[in-house]
Amino acid sequence: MTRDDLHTRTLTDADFEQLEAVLSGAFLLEDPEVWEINRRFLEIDRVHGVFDGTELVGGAGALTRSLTLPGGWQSPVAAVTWVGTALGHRRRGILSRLMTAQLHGLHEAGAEPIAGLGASEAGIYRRFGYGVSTEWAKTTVPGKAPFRPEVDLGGDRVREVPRAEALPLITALYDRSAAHTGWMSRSAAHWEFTLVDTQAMRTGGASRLHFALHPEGYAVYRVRPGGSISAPRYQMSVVELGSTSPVGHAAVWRYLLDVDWISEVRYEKCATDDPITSLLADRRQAERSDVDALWLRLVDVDRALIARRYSAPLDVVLEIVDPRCPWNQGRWRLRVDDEGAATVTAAAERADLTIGVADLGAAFLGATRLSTLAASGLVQEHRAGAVAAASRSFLADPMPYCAVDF
Ligand SMILES: CC(=O)SCCNC(=O)CCNC(=O)[C@H](O)C(C)(C)COP(=O)(O)OP(=O)(O)OC[C@H]1O[C@@H](n2cnc3c(N)ncnc32)[C@H](O)[C@@H]1OP(=O)(O)O
Repeated sequence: MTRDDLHTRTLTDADFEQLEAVLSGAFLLEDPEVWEINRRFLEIDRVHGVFDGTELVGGAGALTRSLTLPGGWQSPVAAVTWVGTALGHRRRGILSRLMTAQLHGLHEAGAEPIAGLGASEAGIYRRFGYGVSTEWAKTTVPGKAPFRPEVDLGGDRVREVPRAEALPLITALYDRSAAHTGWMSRSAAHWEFTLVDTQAMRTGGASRLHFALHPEGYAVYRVRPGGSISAPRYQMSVVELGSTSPVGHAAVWRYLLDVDWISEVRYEKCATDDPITSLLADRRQAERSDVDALWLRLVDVDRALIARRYSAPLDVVLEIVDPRCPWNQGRWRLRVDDEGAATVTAAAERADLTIGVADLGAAFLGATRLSTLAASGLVQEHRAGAVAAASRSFLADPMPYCAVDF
């Protein structure tokens, strides 16, 4: 077959088996239980597929989600998921076709003004206009690590709860954080996807998922055996830890750290400003390394930039570089009033700043500073003071955080 046999369309239920075969191969993941969940998790009519003749050779899904933006407003976001190209069809432009179809489709339909994803590899998505808008601090803390003596753990107990009982409590606690910038909505199937617990995941004696509940917090975790009978050294991996109060947060961490036999607690999706470091008596006991979490793409810059609130008044002309989405390319005047509300109009004036759309996506939630991007040469300033003013205005507090993977 030649390249000319390739064509792209959205899928239907009839394509599901082919999609499962392509993506199981692409993700090197042969687990039918996961695909049972994916039937509910994926919105099949929002999955684009590339066909080589009649053979599906690549797919990319979009989920209908809401994302909390600075100011507490929620925006629809297309949560891009399960992107893969069949083994044997790699580096022939399949992913490029999928990304183009998705972005153009969103724009033409006037659908979500922003798209988001979690990247399997950090080198892939910048070329498609995605930038890193939130990070996780992969954190490891030794078991039994003491807190500062004055840390308030409240009077409520943390208890282990069976999965079925825990799920509605966890989802309710999670939804109570919906005002936090970076919070993303999840469907029931999305919770199943996040808390997937198939037999294949319990290899090497790994436990089932445990659910630890506090009235103001929760943790989902798994333990893996290690050490010996006389010196057990189990490892705990936290899938998710959420809370609605500082006391709940501290109580849940304390509970996890105090489980006997645990040599260390690891939490990959830890917020970069998680209080654990300052709860510990010795902050160096928390080992952390930052990793990219939510990558954001402004599909329509004019609709996206007015959807959030800003931290300071601003009047700036942005030259936006976006060759993949030409409707964004060019100069836009962004004006922010005293209340932090924005207007965006196409501009004829000289630009104050030049910025690529991926870097605008990185700065959009207010976690990545425009001044930092400028220092790395990713934003060019044409009027003195424009970077500082825009950087201040884009900042968000508290630190944006997205716990969701997809
Ligand atoms: C949101 C998510 O689902 S993230 C998960 C992404 N999927 C996976 O990691 C599953 C395994 N990998 C795959 O299925 C494929 O290798 C994919 C999807 C990453 C790439 O698909 P391909 O069809 O081979 O990509 P395609 O040929 O369209 O390449 C487009 C561009 O991306 C680049 N690229 C592709 N894969 C990678 C990579 N892993 N790292 C860096 N660059 C990459 C190509 O070099 C090309 O660059 P160019 O525009 O400068 O020419």
